[in-house]
Amino acid sequence: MTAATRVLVLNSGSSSVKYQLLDMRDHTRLAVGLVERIGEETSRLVHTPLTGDGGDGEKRERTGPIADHAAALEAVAGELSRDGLGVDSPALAAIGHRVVHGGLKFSAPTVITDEVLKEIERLVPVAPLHNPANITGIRTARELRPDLPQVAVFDTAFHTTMPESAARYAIDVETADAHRIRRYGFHGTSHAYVSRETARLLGKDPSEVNVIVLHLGNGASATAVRGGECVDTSMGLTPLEGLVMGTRSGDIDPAVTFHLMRVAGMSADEVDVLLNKKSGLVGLCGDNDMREIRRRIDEGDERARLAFDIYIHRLKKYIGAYYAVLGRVDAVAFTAGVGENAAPVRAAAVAGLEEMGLAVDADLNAVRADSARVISPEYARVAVAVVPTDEELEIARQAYALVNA
Ligand SMILES: Nc1ncnc2c1ncn2[C@@H]1O[C@H](COP(=O)(O)OP(=O)(O)O)[C@@H](O)[C@H]1O
Ligand SMILES: CC(=O)OP(=O)(O)O
Ligand SMILES: [Mg+2]
Repeated sequence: MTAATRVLVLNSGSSSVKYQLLDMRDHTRLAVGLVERIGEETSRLVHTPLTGDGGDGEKRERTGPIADHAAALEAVAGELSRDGLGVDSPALAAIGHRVVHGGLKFSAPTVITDEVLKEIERLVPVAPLHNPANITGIRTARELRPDLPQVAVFDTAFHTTMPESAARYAIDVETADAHRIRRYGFHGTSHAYVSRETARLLGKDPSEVNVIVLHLGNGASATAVRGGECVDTSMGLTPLEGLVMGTRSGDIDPAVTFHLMRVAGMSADEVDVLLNKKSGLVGLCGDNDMREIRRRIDEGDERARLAFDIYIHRLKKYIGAYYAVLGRVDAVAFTAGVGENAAPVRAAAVAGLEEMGLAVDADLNAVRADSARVISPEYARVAVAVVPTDEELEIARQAYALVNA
C-alpha cells in the first residue's frame, strides 16, 4: 500500500478556487490550478500537472460557464483524475482548506467536524465574501472523500497574538464583547509565511527580526510582525478595514455608513455591497486590476492616476504607522499579486521615506523573478524585499503536520 503523503489544498475565494496537490515528503507540487470568474459566462479553468522535477507538464485551459463553487470543484476533481492524481487516491493524506474567518475559537489548524463546520457557518456574516465559498469547498471535498481528514487553516489564526491594545476597537466594552466585535485580521497564512521567508532572506531567525508585510492582492492587508509574532494588522472584524483594495474601500469614517442610510436612503445590505464590491480601485476608476490601471496611467488617464495615488497614499500611511508600532524595522516585504508584480506600486509606496531608512533601487525593483529578493540599495538601513507568498504550501504543511501529530 502507498504511504499517504499527499495533501490537496483548496483556496476558495469569492469567485475563484486556487488549488495545489503536493507531496509532503519533499514539498513537490504534483498539480496546480485555478478556476476563476465562477458564476460568469466566461469562467476559466487552468490546470497544470507538474512532472515533479520542477518542470511543468502540459497546461490545460478551458473557458465556459461554471455555475458555482460546487461545479468548480467537480471540474477540478475531473482534471486531477485525468492525470492519475484523482482525489480517490490512497496517497492522499488530507485535504487542506483555507478558511478566512475563524473568529475567537480557532487559533490553530483544525480537523473539520460537524461542530467546526457549524462555527465556520456562524461566522458568515463577518466574512460574507469568503466563508460561504470555503464552506462549499469543505462540503464538496467531504462528499468526495468522507474518509479523509479535512483540515481548516484559518486566515485569522496568525493574528491571535495581537495585544488587546491593537485588537480592540474603542467602543463600549459590553457591546463589543456581547457581539464579539474586535479586530481579527486576515491573510494570516500569507503574513506568517512571508514574514518567515523574509527572515530567511536576511539570513536571520524569525525571532530576531521585525517585519512589515504588505499583502497586496485583490484583498490587501498590512501586518506588523515583531520577532515572528503579529502585533498589529490592518484588517478588522471583517476583511473590509485598512488598505484600499480591488473592490473594497478599506478605512472610512464609520459615519459614512449611517450617512448613506439616513441621507441616501440605502439599506444596510446596499451599503455593504457598495463598500465591499463597488469601492476601492474599481469604485474610483472602474478597474480593479493594477495592470489595467498602470496601462491607463501610461495613456494619461486622470481617474486611473487618482485611484493609484489614493491606493499609494493609504499604503504609505500604514508603513509609517507600523514603523511606529514596531519601533525598529528590519524589512518591509511586498507580496501577493500586486506586491510581487507591480514595481511602480513598490517604488511609489516607499518614495520619500529615505529618512526612515527606506529606499528602493530602481534596477533591482525592475527585475522580474519568482524568488524572494531584496530590492533596496546597499546603503539602506531597512531591507525592502519582494517575497512571493505561498498560502497553499503553508496550508499543506499545517494540515499535514496536524494529521501526522
Ligand atoms: N503583472 C502584474 N502587474 C500588476 N498587477 C498585477 C500583475 N499580476 C497580477 N496583478 C494584480 O494582482 C491581483 C491579484 O492578486 P492575487 O494575490 O492573486 O489576489 P487574490 O488572491 O486576492 O485573488 C490582480 O487583481 C492584479 O491587480
Ligand atoms: C481575506 C481576504 O481579503 O482574502 P482575499 O484577498 O483572497 O479576498
Ligand atoms: Mg489571495
